[in-house]
Amino acid sequence: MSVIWLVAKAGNGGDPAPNALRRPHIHKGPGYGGHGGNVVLKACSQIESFLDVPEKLAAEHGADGHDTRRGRHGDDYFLQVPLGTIIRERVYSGGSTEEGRRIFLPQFRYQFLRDKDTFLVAKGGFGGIGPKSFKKGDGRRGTHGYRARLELELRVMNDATFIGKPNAGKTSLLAAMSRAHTRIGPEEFSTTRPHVGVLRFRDRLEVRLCDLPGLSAGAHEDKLMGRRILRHTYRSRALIFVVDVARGERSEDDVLEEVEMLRQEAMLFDPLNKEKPWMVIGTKCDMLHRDPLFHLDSLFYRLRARYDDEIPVIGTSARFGLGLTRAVRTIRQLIYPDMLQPRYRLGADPMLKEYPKAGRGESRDQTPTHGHGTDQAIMQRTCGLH
Ligand SMILES: Nc1nc2c(ncn2[C@@H]2O[C@H](COP(=O)(O)OP(=O)(O)OP(=O)(O)O)[C@@H](O)[C@H]2O)c(=O)[nH]1
Ligand SMILES: [Mg+2]
Repeated sequence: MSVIWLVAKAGNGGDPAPNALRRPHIHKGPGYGGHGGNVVLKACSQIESFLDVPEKLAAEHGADGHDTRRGRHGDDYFLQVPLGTIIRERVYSGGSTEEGRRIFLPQFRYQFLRDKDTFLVAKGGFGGIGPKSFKKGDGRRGTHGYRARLELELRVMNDATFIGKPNAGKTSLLAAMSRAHTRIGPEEFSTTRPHVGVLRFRDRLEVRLCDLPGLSAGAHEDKLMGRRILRHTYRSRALIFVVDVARGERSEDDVLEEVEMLRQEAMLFDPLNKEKPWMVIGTKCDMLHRDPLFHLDSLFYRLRARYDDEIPVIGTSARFGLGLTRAVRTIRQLIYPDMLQPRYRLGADPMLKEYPKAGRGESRDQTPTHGHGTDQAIMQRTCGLH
């Protein structure tokens, strides 16, 4: 459900009291109608889907005026939507179908790229003004609030997307790498909508990984909802193709062909995907009786022969946590190629414990190294130089 249609109706302005009179010291005017509430959409990073969005959003109407009191303004209606939402308004095109139904065409309005961003989709009506404020003596009734037919499309904010056939182990991989946890099952299509997991590095860099439902051949023609899945690659900066190298029930299919098919589908859907850096992650490497390492090796060498620049191929096992650190580092390298890698501090050297502690009478020069040795001392110890 990445595209939804809904109607946003702002509140109408309230009517004025019949004898409301403007005076210089009463700025807002006595007995005027209150303004109608607006309908406002707001981006929220903690929401991930349109599941809770109602079909109709209606803000409160402004209340009518009373003798000397202005009518109450209607409350605004705030709807929180996920980050990455695109707002389009469906505008009447002037034509109609053969059956007589009017044709509405979507027009772009706004897209949410930052957290807590807001956008006013329907403005509330103005409150009415009493007749005595006008020379002619005619009043102004409250105006109607705007009614907008909206189309919301979600293109999830992410840095890299997992693309793979159903049951390739994408969700397990994401769950093993990050805290995202959703349904993992032996049956195909256990994932039905995109989920995002965040990798947080020591240097406060964040990489958002998106797990998608499985893709199959013909996805760019919307086979098995392929286009609705691939649209989430729009904002990703790198593509990660996930293949099951243990080849469960597809032992006769070639791994390289599977990777090529997935990449082809992504490129046919959106030519921009051709420019994005990509890598391959082989999953289920723990099932050694199915020769996963052979498939992984052949994939690596054949990809290297086919593409000049080296495509990273990494074997992992989500079940046993193998190869995950390497996969995470490669993903980071793929997205931020020019950034420095975080350097891990040298831990205490186990050899240090074996050195005798310096006695009281001994001079300091005789102790080989102190608790946290200098770089040179560590080099000397680790390289055996004394
Ligand atoms: N042995 C082994 N099995 C795994 C591994 N990773 C995933 N599986 C199994 O593979 C099956 C599918 O895993 P999922 O993570 O749901 O696969 P998926 O690609 O998300 O599948 P869909 O969402 O249906 O497209 C599950 O039964 C997992 O237990 C692994 O590293 N080793
Ligand atoms: Mg899944």
